[in-house]
Amino acid sequence: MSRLPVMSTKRVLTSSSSENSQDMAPAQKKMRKDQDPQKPQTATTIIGDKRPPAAAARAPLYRPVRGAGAATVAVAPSRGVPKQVKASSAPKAASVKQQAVTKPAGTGPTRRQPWDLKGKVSDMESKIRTYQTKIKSLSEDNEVLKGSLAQSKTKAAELEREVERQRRKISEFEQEQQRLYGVQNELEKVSSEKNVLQKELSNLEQKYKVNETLRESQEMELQTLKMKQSVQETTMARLQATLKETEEVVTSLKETVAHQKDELHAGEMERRQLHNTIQELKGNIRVFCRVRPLEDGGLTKHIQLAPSDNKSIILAKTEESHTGKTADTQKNYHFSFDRVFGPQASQLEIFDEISLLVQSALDGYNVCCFAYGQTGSGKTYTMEGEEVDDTRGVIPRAVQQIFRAGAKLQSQGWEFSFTASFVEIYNETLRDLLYSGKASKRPEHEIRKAANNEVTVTNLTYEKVYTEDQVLGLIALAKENRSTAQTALNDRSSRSHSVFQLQIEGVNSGRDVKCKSTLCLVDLAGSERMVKSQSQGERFKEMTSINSSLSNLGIVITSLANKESHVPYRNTKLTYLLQNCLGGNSKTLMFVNISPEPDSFGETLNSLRFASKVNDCVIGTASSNKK
Ligand SMILES: Nc1ncnc2c1ncn2[C@@H]1O[C@H](COP(=O)(O)OP(=O)(O)OP(=O)(O)O)[C@@H](O)[C@H]1O
Repeated sequence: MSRLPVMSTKRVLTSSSSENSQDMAPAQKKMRKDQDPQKPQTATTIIGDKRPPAAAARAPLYRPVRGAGAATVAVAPSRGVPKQVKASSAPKAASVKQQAVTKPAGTGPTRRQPWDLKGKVSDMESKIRTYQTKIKSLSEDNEVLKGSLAQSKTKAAELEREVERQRRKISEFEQEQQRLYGVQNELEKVSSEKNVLQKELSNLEQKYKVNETLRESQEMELQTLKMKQSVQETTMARLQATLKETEEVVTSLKETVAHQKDELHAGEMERRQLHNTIQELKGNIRVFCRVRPLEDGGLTKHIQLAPSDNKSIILAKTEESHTGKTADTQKNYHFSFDRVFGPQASQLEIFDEISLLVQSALDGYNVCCFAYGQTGSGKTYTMEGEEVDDTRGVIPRAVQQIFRAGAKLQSQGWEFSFTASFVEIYNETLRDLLYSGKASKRPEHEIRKAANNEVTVTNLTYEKVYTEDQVLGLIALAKENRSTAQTALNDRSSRSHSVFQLQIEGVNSGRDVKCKSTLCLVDLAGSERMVKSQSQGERFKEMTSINSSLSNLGIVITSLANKESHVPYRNTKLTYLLQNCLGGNSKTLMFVNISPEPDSFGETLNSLRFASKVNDCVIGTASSNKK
């Protein structure tokens, strides 16, 4: 028996080590069983990490990872080695096992006696050996762990590369995903566009259907139109043939028209000649007698008109027997004129007779028409008439005829221009009846005769007129001017002559023909003779003037009729003014107006005698003022 005491404490230590070793062994085993030491849990954790790649990327690469049931493994180099040694449980377990084998089972730690130095040394040596074994075992473990660490590092590097690769892949996937998002958006857009297009397509299809229907109907229409066109082409061909024929006809008609125009012109000239011949045959001075009706429209016994003829008038006067023993004697004065108009004759009938002379004026002959007779015998009524259509007198009717005939002759190439003047002669003084200025500035007038024998009046209004209405306006103005003077001097119009003149100029430029003439329409002053003893002052002067001009008118007409070398035109203003209208180159018509009242018998007789004298005159052949 050894005196060396057995140290119980060692046993405890060993036992605890053994226990630890025993405790550790199943854990170690479990770890080996559960875990492949070649595949550290960290790699699995990283690969299997469900965190998003970005979070995983942010995690520290060398973070300590706790394996299932294993000791903590620190891969950080600064803290690694001592902890690894402590953590490595496998070699430690092995050495504890060995120790347990060297000691008898069921024996506790032996305590050495203080004197048992040998035993203590032996224990110490045993301890040293145990430690050496432990160190060796730990070194081996360390080596294993180093290898494992190197493997782990390699694995970690691989894993990092893998992670990097996976990240790149993820980034690529993300890019792809983004691209796919874009594609998806694009797809959605395309899809909505597709919907729109589909709707449009559907609309277009409907439209197409409608158009198709329309096209079909139009095709039918086209067919109809083609048929019509064909018919029309046939008609056209026919019409063209007709047109050609018509053109030929038109050409020949144009020639005919030109020929007929020539003939028409020749006819017009011939008509003028014949017309003039008729007028000459009727006499270049003609006298018409017009009897004014009584107020009741009838006629007195002393004026007798032959019912069968309209050219003679008998003025009958019953003379009482001076002795009373014999029966009363009736003295008849017979007069005959170119026409005698009774009291019932209308203004139209009167004008019909002188319209031929008015036509002569348009043909280029000077025409003078004047009314002679005592005051109140109807001179103004005959020349001017009243404003109602039926009662219009010679002047407005002549103006109307001139303008209408002038317009008609335009078709034969004639262009006419007209100039109007209206003058009053009172007491041998001329007064412009178309004057419209201030009365105080009324100019004086003189009659002038130009080298070409044209008679003009100085300062007189010569108004260019273009329409009938314009002339009627001037006549109205003249009437107004006369009535103003009338108010100033009672009954003045009866004691003045009024002369309306219309100068006519015609040009047929195509045929180089011109004509110029004057139409004079004169309302003479009252022809009644006054008893000399009753005439005094102004009235006497007036009477003398009137008598002078009227008797001079007779003298001029007689001189012309007798073809005297000297015709005393200049004796009075009236004859001087009417010179060209009375001369050889003119046609003259005198109305002798008579009053039917018995007390006008004397004046009527005088008027008829004067007119009869004029009627006996034959003024030389008139020639048209052609150029
Ligand atoms: N043929 C006729 N038919 C109806 N009435 C007429 C006719 N002639 C004249 N008279 C009327 O007789 C009156 C006098 O006529 P008018 O004034 O024309 O005479 P006159 O000769 O011109 O007179 P004066 O010399 O004073 O101007 C007027 O009222 C007019 O209307």
